[in-house]
Amino acid sequence: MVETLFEELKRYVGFEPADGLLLRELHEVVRPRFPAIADVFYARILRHEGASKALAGESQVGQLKVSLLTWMEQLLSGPWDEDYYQARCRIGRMHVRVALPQHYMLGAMNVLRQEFNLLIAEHHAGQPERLRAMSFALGKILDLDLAIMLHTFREDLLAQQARHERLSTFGQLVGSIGHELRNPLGVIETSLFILKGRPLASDERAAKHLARIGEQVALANRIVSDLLDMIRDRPLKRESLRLEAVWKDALSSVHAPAGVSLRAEGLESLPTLEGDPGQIRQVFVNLMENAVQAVGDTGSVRLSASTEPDAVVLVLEDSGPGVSEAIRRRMFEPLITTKSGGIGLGLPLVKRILERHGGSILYDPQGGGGARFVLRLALPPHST
Ligand code: HEM
Repeated sequence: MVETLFEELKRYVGFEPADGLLLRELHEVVRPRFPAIADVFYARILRHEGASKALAGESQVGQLKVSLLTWMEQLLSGPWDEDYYQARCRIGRMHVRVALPQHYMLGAMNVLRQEFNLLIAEHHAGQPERLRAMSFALGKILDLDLAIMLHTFREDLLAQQARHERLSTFGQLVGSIGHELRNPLGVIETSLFILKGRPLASDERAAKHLARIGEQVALANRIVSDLLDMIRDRPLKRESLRLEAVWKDALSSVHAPAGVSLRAEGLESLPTLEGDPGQIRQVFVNLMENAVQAVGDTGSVRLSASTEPDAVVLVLEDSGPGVSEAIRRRMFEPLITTKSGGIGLGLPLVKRILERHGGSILYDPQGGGGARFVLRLALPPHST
């Protein structure tokens, strides 16, 4: 049978069944001290300015301590099988997802090593052989856990690299294909305009098909523009920006079914911002088009606006199915799409435009089911 990665790692650190027995024995001894160890563990992280940044605040620590208790429980009681390995991989990926710098892992693991070793020494004082055997078994399982963490990190890094390579080739291709497509699309548009003025257009079916060609050419033009915008940043105009006017303008080019309501609240009382109205309009159009498509024939899309001391906050919510967990992590990356008619450039472009305005966007569902985006745009200094 083929050796799994976990078996290979166990062989590498020399983890034997005897080590498992020693760990289970250690488990009995140190179990009552797990909460105290978890306290030391998170106190160390919180004391360090870099490591503590990975936490969402002290409020998260309570929950994490509970997770660490379970982690310690499994660490010392096993079984150290494939399920153990998979569970550890999930924790590793979770750390990767919160962009935890991996160099903090070694220090964190060492805190655990030290705390456990202190307890081993306390319990086996006068039994040097036993003390050493237990400490070695502990060292092996902690090394295994570290190896798994580093492995998940490397996996993620390789996947990112592959994505970047894909994107750089993509960028070069897009530049030339985009330009080449502009001309034929322009010719089709002109010919269509001429055909629409001919008697042919009075034939109902022909007129329907002409309209359909027009829609599809417009769609193709949009895709080409998005592609070209993605690879070269259009210069940013800095003008005074009234979001209410930009929203209304954007609304005029979004086609929603009659059963879908598009509403905005609070835009009228926002202060004037600075930015590029054309590009912010595109932000609204892209987001609204996604929302309208997600909602289907009936539902709602709602934008609500508020002001914070240094920024305007816009929340766009829809009554669609929301974005799946699997897509959320990468939804702002190019070429990630769930739509049959899209190529996954709408959201990356939105993000890029907002960031170039010193703003941001995040996906922040609040259990309501539908999609929910939170956008921030900085207020110019004089408007506060
Ligand atoms: C090597 C030692 C570490 C162990 C054994 C460990 C263990 C864990 C466990 C068991 C979870 C919960 C997974 C779940 O909910 O299923 C977790 C999540 C987390 N850990 Fe660690 N951790 C370690 C190091 C660190 C360090 C050094 C930091 C920060 C500097 C950190 C920050 C976090 C955060 C922020 C989460 C929550 C992720 C989320 O829920 O989105 N961890 N960790």
